[in-house]
Amino acid sequence: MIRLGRIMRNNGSFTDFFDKSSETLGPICQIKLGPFAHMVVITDYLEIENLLLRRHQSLDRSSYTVNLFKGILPKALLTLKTDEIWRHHRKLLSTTMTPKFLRTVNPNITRSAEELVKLWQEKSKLANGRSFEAELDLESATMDAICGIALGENWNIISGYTSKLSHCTEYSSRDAVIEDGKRNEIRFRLEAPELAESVWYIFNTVPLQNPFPSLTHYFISLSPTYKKHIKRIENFLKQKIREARSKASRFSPNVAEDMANNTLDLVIAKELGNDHKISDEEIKQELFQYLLAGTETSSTTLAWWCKYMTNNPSVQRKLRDHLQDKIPDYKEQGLNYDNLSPSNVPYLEAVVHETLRIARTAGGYLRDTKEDVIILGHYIPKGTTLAFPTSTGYQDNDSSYSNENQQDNRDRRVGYWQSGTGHLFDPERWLDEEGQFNATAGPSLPFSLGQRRCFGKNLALLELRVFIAHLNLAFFFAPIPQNLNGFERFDKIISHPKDCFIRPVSWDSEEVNL
Ligand code: HEM
Repeated sequence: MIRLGRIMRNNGSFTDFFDKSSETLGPICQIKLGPFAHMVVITDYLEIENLLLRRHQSLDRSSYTVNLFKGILPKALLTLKTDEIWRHHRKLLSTTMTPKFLRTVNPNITRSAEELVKLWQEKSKLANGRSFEAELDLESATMDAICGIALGENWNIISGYTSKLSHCTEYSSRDAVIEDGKRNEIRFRLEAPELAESVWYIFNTVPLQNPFPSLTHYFISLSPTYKKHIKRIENFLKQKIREARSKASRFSPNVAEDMANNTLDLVIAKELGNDHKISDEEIKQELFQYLLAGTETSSTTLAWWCKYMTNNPSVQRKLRDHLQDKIPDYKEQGLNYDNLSPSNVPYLEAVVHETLRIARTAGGYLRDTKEDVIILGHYIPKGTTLAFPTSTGYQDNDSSYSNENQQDNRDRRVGYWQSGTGHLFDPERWLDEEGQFNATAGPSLPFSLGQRRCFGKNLALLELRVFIAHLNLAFFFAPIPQNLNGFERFDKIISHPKDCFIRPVSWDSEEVNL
């Protein structure tokens, strides 16, 4: 309690607390969150794996997570307990994560990544060697991609920014969009379309670190501003669902399914041939969840990637050489689902997984115990909240490793990280002796495990591959001043870098070889 309070007061994050607890409090510890709330934190990798994969019947989605999000998502995967409705939603949506469907929707990601490259080329020109913030651009680019994937409609947020910048050649119009920041960085004043602003507004009303999230959200939802934004989103989603139903009704279920090139069309098509229906309200929530769960998670991971690239020039160079070597015709053929596969470009996959491992974008995940259980020899009563940090393997102390007294080491699914290296950014750790990507090289659980693991894992990995490959081939992330280069974090729904400044330059620049 004292430790958590102290870390939070010093502007630390929950993820910082998890790191500290795995380092100093051992594989299992209990923390008090307030006079009535406590939680049990488990940092032993093997025990987490065991609980999530083999003992999941004793656990369920935590009421804390449900209460946190149910104001904006009362009946979606994230907030449903593991019941028949959850199973039905998950089954209906599962086809959207298959390789076939991901190949179909991949052009949405490629297009957004290409637009982001154009925006950063424009910004770099205007910044004239100074740094600028990257996170909002990344959030906008992943929003463009996810809207295309989920709804078949791109809001063109990034191309809107670029077009505004490319028109500001006159000094007077430059002053309207460009200003000097307090730390000698360049700031751009750009506006996103109303719908995107509304989605971000609603996300920001999730009452984090609040002892009574449902009640707090209820009062927030009474404000006229909240009502204006939520109405705008609801009207838009209802209209899209009406259009999708009308389109699908003209075809047989099989034809509608074959034609579907976005999540909404696919869900409606699958439902046509299914006796168990899903209501418009439920579809609306699942789509909104795509915008919530699928954008900030990926964009924040990309923000951490930019920071790690800026500080690891040799990794940038190696990644670029690798991509050019393995996909020599990428300028003609483009980068796609197949040529960016882990077997074709293992070093890219290693960079993606190393970024996820060390970024710990989703700081942790929670479960409630459905019955009394024994964990690592401790009695845990029914109704206790368990917290599993994604930092497992980040702090490479004893508790991140197999503890032979606790678990039979022969069952171990993954390898070990070399002692003393867990906190280092080192993609090589994911490669085997032949240079192939090894997904089980060591402990890392950015998407969690088991039944309630991240639903969007395959899509998230694809997004990261496509964005990282495009950005790496287009830019060298040049060094930035030390006062902009901190690695402190803060938690919103997920764990963000406090600063994400970049200075992308072309690979022809003299700075590349300095
Ligand atoms: C880098 C990107 C991402 C990370 C690190 C991430 C991480 C996570 C984590 C840790 C969980 C909690 C799992 C648990 O409680 O065991 C989760 C749940 C979830 N994620 Fe992701 N996620 C990412 C991207 C996405 C994307 C692109 C989608 C797309 C739709 C998505 C949809 C979901 C959903 C629906 C759940 C709830 C699943 C359920 O309870 O059945 N996520 N994610």
